[in-house]
Amino acid sequence: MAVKVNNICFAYEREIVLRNISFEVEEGEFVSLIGPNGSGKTTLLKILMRLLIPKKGEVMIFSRNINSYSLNEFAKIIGFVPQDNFFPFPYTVLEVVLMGRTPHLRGIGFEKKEDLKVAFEVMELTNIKDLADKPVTSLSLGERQMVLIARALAQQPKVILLDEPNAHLDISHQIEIFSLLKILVKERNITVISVSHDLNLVSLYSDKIILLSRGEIFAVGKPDVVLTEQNIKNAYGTDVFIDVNPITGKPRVNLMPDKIGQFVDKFKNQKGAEI
Ligand SMILES: Nc1ncnc2c1ncn2[C@@H]1O[C@H](COP(=O)(O)OP(=O)(O)OP(=O)(O)O)[C@@H](O)[C@H]1O
Repeated sequence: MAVKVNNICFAYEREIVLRNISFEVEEGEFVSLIGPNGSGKTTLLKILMRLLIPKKGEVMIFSRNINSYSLNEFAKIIGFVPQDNFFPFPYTVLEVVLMGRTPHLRGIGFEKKEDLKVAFEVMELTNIKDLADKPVTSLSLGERQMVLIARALAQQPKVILLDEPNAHLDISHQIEIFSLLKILVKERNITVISVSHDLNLVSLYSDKIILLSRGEIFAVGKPDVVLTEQNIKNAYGTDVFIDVNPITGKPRVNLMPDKIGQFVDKFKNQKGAEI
């Protein structure tokens, strides 16, 4: 088992943000965390990253409590791609990617040939090799996102946590990055836990989906178990129409603005009505 979350509860102040959260993630699984704004997804990732301490419960990574790892051990196991890709200093792309090698550096901490090799390999994988000498502050939001993903990959972690990795990416880069993550899962047995609002992307790539609603797990399972019209209606308060993508065989979530929803309801109720 790569990750085991046992009965986590968390509150920033008085209001409880996460309540009795328990789930398991197998090694080499691609898991997506979904849920409405404010449902607690980022908070949960931050707890897994040890950036926040739960009021109750525990997190086990590879059968060890996360608090039992030294900082260096932990950084070799877990990579994090945060939601915010603001860079305060104009480091070059290569410098930022090399920061991911920090837990692997020995002695006085200068990079070795091996570190540069890994940095160039992950820049190649994320298609940012041509940007290596550019300052990160001069990049587009999508390019910065790729740099953060490359930095996390440079850590060579066993588990990667990503907070909305597709937020600033165009559709081609979204597919590119999710496909890359899927390849890492399959070929290198890396475990991915990714927060995303794009339900169709999540449907295509996830082995398992965890749906959070108001700080609790509302549903968990394979895409066709979690992505149902009823679950989405109950968790998000929104009507969707879900069918099966004829090419991939995965659930396809179709948004339905109110008027279309009313129209479909009317149509369903008036069989034979002329349109
Ligand atoms: N630093 C903080 N201090 C106090 N409350 C916070 C803090 N960060 C988040 N919250 C609150 O905790 C709740 C969960 O927030 P969180 O960011 O985990 O949700 P989320 O599901 O990731 O949302 P989104 O989809 O909008 O990114 C929200 O009500 C939010 O206002």
